[in-house]
Amino acid sequence: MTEDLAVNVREVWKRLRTSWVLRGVTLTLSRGEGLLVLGANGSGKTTLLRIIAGLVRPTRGEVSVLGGSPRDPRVKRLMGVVMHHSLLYGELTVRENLEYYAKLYGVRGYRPEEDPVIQELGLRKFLDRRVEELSFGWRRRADIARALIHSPRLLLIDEPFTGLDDDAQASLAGILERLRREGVAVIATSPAVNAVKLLGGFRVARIVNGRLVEGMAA
Ligand SMILES: Nc1ncnc2c1ncn2[C@@H]1O[C@H](COP(=O)(O)OP(=O)(O)OP(=O)(O)O)[C@@H](O)[C@H]1O
Repeated sequence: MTEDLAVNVREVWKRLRTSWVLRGVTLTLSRGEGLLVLGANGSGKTTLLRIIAGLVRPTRGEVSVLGGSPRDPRVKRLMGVVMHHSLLYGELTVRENLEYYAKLYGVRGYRPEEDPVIQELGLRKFLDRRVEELSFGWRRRADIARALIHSPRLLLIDEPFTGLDDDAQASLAGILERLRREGVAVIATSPAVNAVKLLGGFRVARIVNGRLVEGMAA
């Protein structure tokens, strides 16, 4: 497999119970590239992200991330993953959560006040609030900051814009574009086509009948 590819998915098929959710998905992504995966509810976007994140095994086919297996802990260390479920601890404050994850990832001297993502998402005013007290959109923002704490080289983010207000959508889109320009590979999903406008610098693909079709015409 090619080492300089951030993501290399080859002929991946996935059966869940009795149905085939993915049918021969092939996809490559280089460092510094962004891909927006569109698809109707239930089309398989989350399943594809889980497979790339190494959280689910493909039934058939191969996946390589940054030259290795996505299930290898050394590769996992290089990924940032934001799925539907929050990985934050509700009874801890945002600051306590971020400091905990920074320590877990071996990030030294992490200070939330100096984290540009905290600034850009407007999270500073919520740093000392318990996560369980935050609204969905603010908890989601905190989860995104959590996923970026260790400067991942690949970011996988499931439905980043769902449930966020217009300002948060715009600042998140700015962060994703900035990360991409800095060399991070980013895969985001969306059930709504308006995400294309937010992520102008991203390639666009769509899952249709289990197949990944590149381009807006899909
Ligand atoms: N663990 C599972 N067992 C059986 N079927 C599953 C499982 N997880 C997902 N599915 C089915 O696989 C299909 C794809 O689900 P997936 O969550 O990947 O879609 P999605 O495109 O992310 O949907 P949404 O936009 O609603 O989040 C759906 O039909 C779903 O019901």
